[in-house]
Amino acid sequence: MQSNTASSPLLGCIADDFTGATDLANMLVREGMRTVQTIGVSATTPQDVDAIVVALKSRTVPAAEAVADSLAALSWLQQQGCRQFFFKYCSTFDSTAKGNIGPVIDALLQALGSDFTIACPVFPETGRTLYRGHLFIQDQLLNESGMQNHPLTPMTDANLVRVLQQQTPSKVGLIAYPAVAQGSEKIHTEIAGLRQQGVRMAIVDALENQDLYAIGAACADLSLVTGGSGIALGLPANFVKAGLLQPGAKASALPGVEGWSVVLAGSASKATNAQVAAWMEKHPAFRLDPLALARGEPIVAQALAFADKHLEQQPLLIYATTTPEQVRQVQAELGVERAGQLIEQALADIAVALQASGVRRFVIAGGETSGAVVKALDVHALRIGAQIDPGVPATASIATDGSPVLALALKSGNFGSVDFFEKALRQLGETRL
Ligand SMILES: Nc1ncnc2c1ncn2[C@@H]1O[C@H](COP(=O)(O)OP(=O)(O)O)[C@@H](O)[C@H]1O
Ligand SMILES: O=C(O)[C@@H](O)C(=O)COP(=O)(O)O
Repeated sequence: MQSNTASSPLLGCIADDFTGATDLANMLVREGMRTVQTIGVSATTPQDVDAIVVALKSRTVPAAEAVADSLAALSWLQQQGCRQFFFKYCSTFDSTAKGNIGPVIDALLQALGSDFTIACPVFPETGRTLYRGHLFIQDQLLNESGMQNHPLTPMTDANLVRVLQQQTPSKVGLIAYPAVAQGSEKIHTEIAGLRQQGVRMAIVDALENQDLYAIGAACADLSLVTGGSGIALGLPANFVKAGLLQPGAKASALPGVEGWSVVLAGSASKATNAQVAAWMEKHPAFRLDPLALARGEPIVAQALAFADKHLEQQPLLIYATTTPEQVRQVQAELGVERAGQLIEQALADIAVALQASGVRRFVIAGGETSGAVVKALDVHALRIGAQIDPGVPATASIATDGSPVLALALKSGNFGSVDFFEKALRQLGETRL
């Protein structure tokens, strides 16, 4: 196994949701950094790692809470000896009206005594590109991509300079594509210029992975880098160049698990809707009705009875996924927060009961959903394995106090091919598909 030449981890990362954290960890593993993801700040010190990703559930909480959680994570990562820090948010820049991207960046900069960072959500492999400050999802502007209908963080403006500026009193700038295309030296010069103008955070355009490598190289001396997972591609090379990391490592192998398999879907994204539909053509599935949950009907018990009937024969899906129109109807009746929480809690309760029944492979769709389920399963840390689809690696829980190892795939709502659920279960070791 490859090792870094420093005795402590090099890169300390804070991710604002759980699937985002595994997405970032996937990139770091691909670029040769042994990576462990902890669920919140860990009580134990991860061993044999080059990068640590602390997964928070801070994307949609009140801004003050997101700031406090992020600062606690930073302080713990500093104690672990990390030398550079990374704040990971969504490649679709998911935020609420009050943040939390701007307030968290401000707080991290202040805690690190730093005056500048970049903000770059670009992830070309999943179609997220940024031009003149405008975020595109494939061929569409962010606000026409379906993200305007997100249940918790509707994104109605594709101009990220404007979106970020609304979240912070700090001056927001832009490093536009013509400069980025000239490579890392030019980007470095732009950063110096913006710093002189008092800009504290700059949105950075990028269209391809090679732009991300150039931006990464230009950020070698920043204490804090922020963005989607794509921008992390360029950071490991800086440690190699500094003689702190040996190049050419392979993703670590994950332990095998024995047990049943389920898919839990709490995302209402376009991609998850298509994946749920594809799964239902061939395999059993149980739909959670949020209104019935709200009426106090025994939906969780019904889902478990359904699971009980199928688990021994084949994997099954339990889902709340539905169309934007139906999500809006449910939210109008229950309120956005209550609807989300009811479903997240139901899926978390179901996961705990299924684990007790012998389920060891979980594919979970949705960032908030993954956060709720993984916390309920009492998973504290994940070792990151090979990529299943862009943005989603296979992972295995790092077992403490004799608890069983779980094989997990935490899928961002937007990610994955149409047959992702089957593909992920196979990669986690399920042979009955
Ligand atoms: N049918 C539904 N009605 C209302 N809210 C829903 C429904 N299905 C899912 N949700 C909620 O929508 C949110 C989706 O967020 P998340 O899990 O992060 O998915 P994504 O990764 O697509 O953003 C969750 O809080 C979930 O509980
Ligand atoms: O950067 C991304 O797109 C993902 O890693 C991510 O954070 C997605 O969030 P969810 O769609 O809420 O899972």
